[in-house]
Amino acid sequence: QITRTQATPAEMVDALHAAFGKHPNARAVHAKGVFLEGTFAPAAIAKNLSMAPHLQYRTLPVMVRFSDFTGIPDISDTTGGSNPRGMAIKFQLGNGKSTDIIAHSFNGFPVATTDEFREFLLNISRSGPKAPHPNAIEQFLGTHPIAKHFVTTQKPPSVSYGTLSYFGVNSFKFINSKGISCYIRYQIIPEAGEQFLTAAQFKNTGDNYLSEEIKTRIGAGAVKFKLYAQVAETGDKIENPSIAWPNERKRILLGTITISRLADNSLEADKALIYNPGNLPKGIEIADPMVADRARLYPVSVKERQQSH
Ligand code: HEM
Repeated sequence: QITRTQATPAEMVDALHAAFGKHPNARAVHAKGVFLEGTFAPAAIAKNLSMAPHLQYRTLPVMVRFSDFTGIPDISDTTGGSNPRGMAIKFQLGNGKSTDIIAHSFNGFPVATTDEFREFLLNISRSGPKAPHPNAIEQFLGTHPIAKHFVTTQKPPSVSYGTLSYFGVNSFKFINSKGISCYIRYQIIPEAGEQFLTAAQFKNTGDNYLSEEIKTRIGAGAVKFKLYAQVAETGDKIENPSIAWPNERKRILLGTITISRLADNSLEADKALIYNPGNLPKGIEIADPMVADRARLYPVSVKERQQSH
């Protein structure tokens, strides 16, 4: 897939390091996380939209990783900067094949393109505590209202990783067995509903409250999410993840994610766990150039963290 992006994959990963530091064994972003296992049961209607194998009849195993924003592996879950939270899902298709969905807890992205995201990150890196105001990122936000909206309207701290909605943000093309296609964006909605901490509850939370809470929650019973495809209508921006599609757009249920067990959260298992938004089966195609870029640059971070000691 051809994009007009100027930055190379290595430059994008370096921009993340410039903003968040380079930390051994860690993902360049969404470094702090916890992974769990479960299943995905497709809804009957899902196969009408796409011929992708996980959207047909069978229930499949999934690997889910919840995470905090930034590349800082020990960031406190209570810090505003740890938003948006991430949710990555790997559907095990059998025969060693898989497909991934990578989402976060904000319906949108601060900028429209990969190059602008690099600019955003480099401006963060130039805005240390000693920089005079307005510093580089404050100036950037002053001229980029969508990025400002992203930074200033994140959700309050949630009760759990399991009580947040997550959004795929970038667009994909779904193609069914008759060759009929549509453009979609993923929405992942918790069955428990979105739940946020009260001020009093928030005071009693610790730096790792989200990973601790999900371990306890899973011990008491499965955590479920509904996976939806929001379907674009004519005029909706396919190639611009900074503009959310209207809420009135049709949402088609793709299936239910049931998370039932904590996985082996060892360093080895973490190094081996790789998500990539370009890991797609027949029936789903990249529709947004940012995904083509992400598909090329995630492996740079993977290689770095797999080779670090
Ligand atoms: C140009 C834009 C983007 C860049 C440069 C970028 C970069 C990265 C990199 C380098 C990683 C680490 C990969 C690894 O080491 O395994 C990562 C992980 C992640 N990204 Fe992005 N990303 C972008 C857009 C997005 C978007 C739009 C979302 C949300 C919809 C997102 C959500 C995540 C999440 C949740 C993870 C953690 C995956 C995991 O748990 O392993 N990213 N990203």
